This record gives sequence, structure tokens and C-alpha cells, in this order.
Amino acid sequence: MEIQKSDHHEQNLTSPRGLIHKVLRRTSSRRSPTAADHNPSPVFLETSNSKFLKQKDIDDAIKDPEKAGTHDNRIEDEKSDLLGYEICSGKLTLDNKSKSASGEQSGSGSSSNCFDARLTTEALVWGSNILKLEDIVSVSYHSGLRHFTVHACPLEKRSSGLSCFMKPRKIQKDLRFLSTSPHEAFRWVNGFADQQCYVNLLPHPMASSKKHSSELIPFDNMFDPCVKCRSPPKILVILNPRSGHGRSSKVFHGKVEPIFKLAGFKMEVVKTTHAGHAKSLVSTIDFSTCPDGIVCVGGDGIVNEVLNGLLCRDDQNVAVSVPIGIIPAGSDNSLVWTVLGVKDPISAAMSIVRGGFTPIDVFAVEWIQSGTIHFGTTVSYFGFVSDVLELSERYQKRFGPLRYFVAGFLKFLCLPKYSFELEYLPISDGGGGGEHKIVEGQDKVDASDLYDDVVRRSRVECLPRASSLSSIDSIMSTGIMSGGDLEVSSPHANNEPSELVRALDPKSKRLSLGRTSTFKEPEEVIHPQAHVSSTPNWRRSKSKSRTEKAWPGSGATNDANSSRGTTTHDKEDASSTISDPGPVWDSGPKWDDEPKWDNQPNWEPETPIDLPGPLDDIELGLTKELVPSLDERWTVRKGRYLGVLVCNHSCKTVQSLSSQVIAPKAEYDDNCLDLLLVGGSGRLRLLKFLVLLQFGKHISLPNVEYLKVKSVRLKAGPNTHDGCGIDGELLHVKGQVRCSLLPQQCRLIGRPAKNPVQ
Ligand SMILES: Nc1ncnc2c1ncn2[C@@H]1O[C@H](COP(=O)(O)OP(=O)(O)OP(=O)(O)O)[C@@H](O)[C@H]1O
Repeated sequence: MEIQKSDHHEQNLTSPRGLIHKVLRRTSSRRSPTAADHNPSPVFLETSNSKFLKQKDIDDAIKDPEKAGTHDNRIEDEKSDLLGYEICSGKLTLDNKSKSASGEQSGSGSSSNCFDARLTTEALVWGSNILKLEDIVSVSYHSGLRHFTVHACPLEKRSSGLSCFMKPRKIQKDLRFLSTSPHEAFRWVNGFADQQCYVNLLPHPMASSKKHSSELIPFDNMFDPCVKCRSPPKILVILNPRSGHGRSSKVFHGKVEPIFKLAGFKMEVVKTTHAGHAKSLVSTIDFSTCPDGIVCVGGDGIVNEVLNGLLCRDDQNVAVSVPIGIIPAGSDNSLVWTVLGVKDPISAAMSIVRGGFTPIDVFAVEWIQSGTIHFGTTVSYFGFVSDVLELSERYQKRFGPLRYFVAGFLKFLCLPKYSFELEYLPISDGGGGGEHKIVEGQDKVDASDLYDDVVRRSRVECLPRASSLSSIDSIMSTGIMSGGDLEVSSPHANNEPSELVRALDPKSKRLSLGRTSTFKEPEEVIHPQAHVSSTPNWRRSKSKSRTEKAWPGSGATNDANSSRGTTTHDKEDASSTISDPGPVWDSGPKWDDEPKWDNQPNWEPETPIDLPGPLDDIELGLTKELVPSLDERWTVRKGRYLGVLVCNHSCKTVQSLSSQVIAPKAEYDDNCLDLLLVGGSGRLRLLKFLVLLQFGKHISLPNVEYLKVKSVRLKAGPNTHDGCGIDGELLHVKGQVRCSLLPQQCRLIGRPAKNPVQ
């Protein structure tokens, strides 16, 4: 519980309360008035972050005074900055008239409710109670009065008898404090505002009523109530009323909207009326109506629609900078849980209120024949999972979210064989993150120009949506529930790269997690490819990567540049791979404030190959050509696969009882895709995969290959169903599709939680 109370009133050093007082005294004595007074901005907060120690330490101290005493010296030495720097301090009385202050907070007499209080850069502390600033929604304050109300959503233990079995949850609380004078109240409120808390500045009651109170100060004595409060965000909320089996409206209006209102948000709420509504709305919306972003309420499906709506706009330069907030209210919300570490609507709302942005990679699935593109942020999948997704549509009305289990079970019982032809472009080395070879001049490139081509294609209407699924977890869990006859599939199955590929492509060998497999070949490896590529003419772009940031050990990638400037292939390599730089996207965020490009090293190719660029770029003096590299070798595979999954992040799932993570090595901003090839066929093999997936052991299976790749091309085999799931949206593979990465082309509102609530 974040708001804590100790029964110990003595302020000795071994009591938790004493400990806190001691800590605060020390922070106070250490306080640099200059820092606190003149630089209380988030920058100050961040630069001081390393000094802030965990709330857990305080929790421990309060729970176990003896332990706290034992560790006193340690705390004295190491944790004296536990609560950051002090912003202001003084006496505060917790007003027991406050309707939501809990009984334990409110004593009977005013003296027992009067505390020494401090506001620090991390928390509000009164007596032995601590409320973290990150849990504060806003502060309401009537100018000229001596009270103010702190609206917060701290983590609280459940009050029921089963509380020890139930996880704590965030609950909204209002804490009304009375300070010693109106001036003091103003000082406190200003302190909150300095810490980026939104202040609902309400007029002096005398301004609207005849009310007189001892609290009021005479008008002539009133100071200028100029609270430096941040301006309230203006957002568009898109709510899928069907999400989470129709719970989403209740979740939004009951839990989230009140928080947004307290935080001063100005919002327009649109409820979708049909599938595709969010996409069409976002593709035409005037961004000036929602300058602070679009908040999606629902599952991963509605987020996917919004993303696609943004990326198919004519003004994609602007569109990609529009931040997306997510309130999880769907069947599953893998994206926000994996990236920001929140899975309940209140935590997500708090994350949005706190603000900040998290850039994430996006992937694009392109239908090569038609040029249609569909974007995603989580995972695209082919094979068993997409089949279940399709089948589940039939049971939507009857089974709701359980339809995935039903469909999965049925599909498991009559499991077909899936075969795919696929090619993938492994990242050049473990630290490369799939860096494209680039030449100088990058720093002036407007990154948004670099994927015009893709976005142009994406404007073509995507293939009709057949169904939706918010998570593949439900499907992935199905097999465990399934029993039945188990068919052992062909002993010939093996997903490991052939010895030839392994021998010739040491990188793919390294990247397949160093697993030595006894599993036999399931697929053919396509031998010498005479052609350079079947890739359509992507706009070749010299794109600056963020290697240094995401992949610190990426020197090897830079070294690989020495091989740039030639299209000649190593003869040996040509036997198992084809050379194609593949599609290239800009690798820098479009919206970053920082002059990122300036920090990048100059990558000067010795003999760069200049591919023809668009005229406007030439006129601008920009050279954005990609230089093919020997390292960029497509590995070609063909054979039976139960599933092919291309993940953009680790894909944690909200629903699973286990801590299921589909792609444990994937990061949402690592500039590469994680490819899982589940080789072979048959129920036994599938069941093993699904069971081990629950324990995060699936990648150790001999028929599972795990690779970090830049790009994947895939075509369903002759008798294989052509379903393709992208973030729960079902599409169909017609011919070949290519899955490629757009580094950091989306930004989520909020920052990853330090301590995700499980
Ligand atoms: N009003 C609507 N009626 C029907 N479908 C809708 C509506 N609004 C959005 N959709 C579609 O519903 C799909 C699922 O939405 P979302 O992921 O937000 O919810 P969910 O509860 O996780 O979904 P599901 O349980 O169906 O997987 C999306 O693909 C979206 O296109």
C-alpha cells in the first residue's frame, strides 16, 4: 500500500516512523535549496533519479521495525535520499471530513490529524504516510482558502478477508489537507505544480457566493493566485464498445474518465460503431482537435486500427508523431502490458496522466502482389494460430472471449498440416539490430520521407478484415486444455538451418540461440539463387540507425560497412542465401525532440552504390541510398511449420495465469523482428509447444527456431490455409507477404512502469 500508516508515534530511529523522519531530516539537511527552489522541473527529477530508492524499502521498514533497526546504518548511508529532494514542508492537517480519506487516515480529533508534512520530488509525506507523486492525479485548490485536495490512485490492499490472496489494486482516493494559512496552502499547491502535478485551480468561493468563513482571507489581502500549472491535455478517446465482451464502456466511464477529468483532460469520446470505424476516423481526423494524442479504449485490435489509420494518411509526417494512449479494456492487451507494464485500466490512465512518451517499433506486412500494407505493433502470425483466429469468429456471440479456447480446441482436434516457403534476412550480428548500411548526409534526412513508398502503398485499402483477436495467448493456451489422440508427425521434421546454411551463414547460426538440435530437417533449404531479389523496388534509403542507443555493442555492424559498395556475393554464401537489402525504412524517430541525427557517427562507404532517389531528395541535397552489404543475406526455407510468428516485442500476455512470453528476447525498440519458426506438424508437437510456452521454455524445443531478423517473406504452401493474423486482425495471404520493420514509428503515451503491478 502506498499510503502507509504506522502505529508507532515515537520518532525514534528504529521505528519506521522514526526512520522516515530521519530520512527526511537527512534529505532536508542535504537539500540544496538552489536545486529544489530553482530547478524543480522534471529534469531535476530525472537527474536525481539514481538517488531515489525503492518505495519497497520504506514498506519493509514500516512492516518490520526491527529489521529497519538492523539495517539502520545501511539506510543512513545509502538511502538518505529515499524520497528525493524536499520541495516544501510544514504542518498539514488531514481533514477527516474528506469523503474518501479512509478511516485509518482520519483521527477523531484535529490534533491527531495534524502532521509534520513534506513534499519532496518523489512523494508527499505526512506523519508516517507516504503518497508517491506518481500516484497523484491532480490537486484541487480554491484560491484564497487554506485547504487543498490531493486526488490520488495509490495501490491498496483489498479490504476483504481474502486480501492476503488478492493482489493489491489501484484505488482512487481524495485527501483533503488543511494548512496553517492560505499563504501556506498556496505554497503547497505551487509545490505540487512545480512537480508537474495538474492543479485544478478553482476561483475563490467569495467570487461566486456570499459565503464567509474563517478560512477565507480578506479580498484586499489576497495574493495573486498564480499557480504555474501545466496546461491540460486535449485528446481524442476512441472506445470500442464491444471490447472485453462489452465491458469497455463501463471501464472507461466508471474508472478512467473520472481520472482524466480530475487531471484536467479535455476529451472528445467517440464510440466505434463497426469494425474499421476507428481506422477511417483517424485517417481523416483533424489533428488540431486532439493535439495531445489519441487514446484507445479496448483491446489490441482497436490500437491496430488507429495505427493503420495514422499510417495511411497523406500527412504521415505529422501522423506518426501523434501519440497513442491505451486503456486496456479488451480481451487482451499485450502491447501496453509488455511495453509499459500496465494491465489494469486505472494504472493505464495514471500512466497517461503522468505523460511522457515511449517510442516503439512498428512492423509492416506487405502483400507483395497488390502492394497492400497492414501495420502492426505486436505480432504477425501464420499457421495454427491464425487458423484458430479465423475459426473463433464463428463462436464470437456464443462464447465471447472463450471462443478462442473453443476454436483452439476444435482446431487442435482436426489439425491440418501447414507448409510455408519463407525467406528471412537475419540481422547482421548480435549487436546490429538489423542495421542498414548507410552513407553520409543522413543527419539532414527528414526521416518521414524515407517510407513514403510504404505509406503510399498502405493507402490502398487493405484486404477485408474477416475477424479479430486481441491476443494469441488464448489460442496458445488451448492445446493445454486439449487432449485426444496425439499424432506423432513425420520424423523428418527439423527446423534447424541445414548444416549447409549453418556452415555458410555463421550469423544465422549464432542467432538461432546456439541450440544444437537433433531434430531433423522439416524443410528444404533452397539452393543457389541466381537472382538478386524478388523484392519490388523499394525506395532505397540511406537511413541512420539508432544502433548506438539500442545495441551498444554494434561495432561489428559498422565494421560490416567495409563490405558495402559491392553486390558481388561470396560464392559459398550464394548457395544458401540471396542478396537483397530488403525494404528499408527510416530508422529514426520522427518526433524526437533531440537532434538525434547530430550524434550519429559518419558512416562513409568506400564505394557506395547510389540507387536512384526521388527528385525532391536530390534537390534537397540528400543522399538516402541504401548500400547493399554482404551481410544482408536472405535465408530461404521451405517446409512444414505449425506456426510462423514474427514478433515486434516479447508479447507478454495479460490473460495467462503463467507469465507467458512468446518472444523472450524481443524488445519493442530494438530495431529488429523476432522470428519464431515452430517446425513440423502433428498434435503432439503442437501440444509440447503450447505447454512449454506457458513456462517460457518453448524456445528450447528442438523444432523451434528463434531468430532475430530484419525482414521476413512468406508464402503459404499449396494446401495450407492462407490466414494471417496481425495484432489480432485476421487477413489473408494472397501470394507472398513481406514483414519488415519501421523503427520507432509509433509512440505510446506513458513511460514503462518502474514496478509493474502484476
Ligand atoms: N463497434 C464495433 N463493432 C464491432 N467490431 C468492432 C467495433 N469497433 C471495433 N471493432 C473491431 O473489434 C475488433 C476487436 O477489438 P479490440 O481488440 O479492441 O477488442 P477485444 O475485446 O480485445 O476484441 P476481441 O475480444 O474481439 O478480440 C477490432 O478489430 C475492431 O476492428
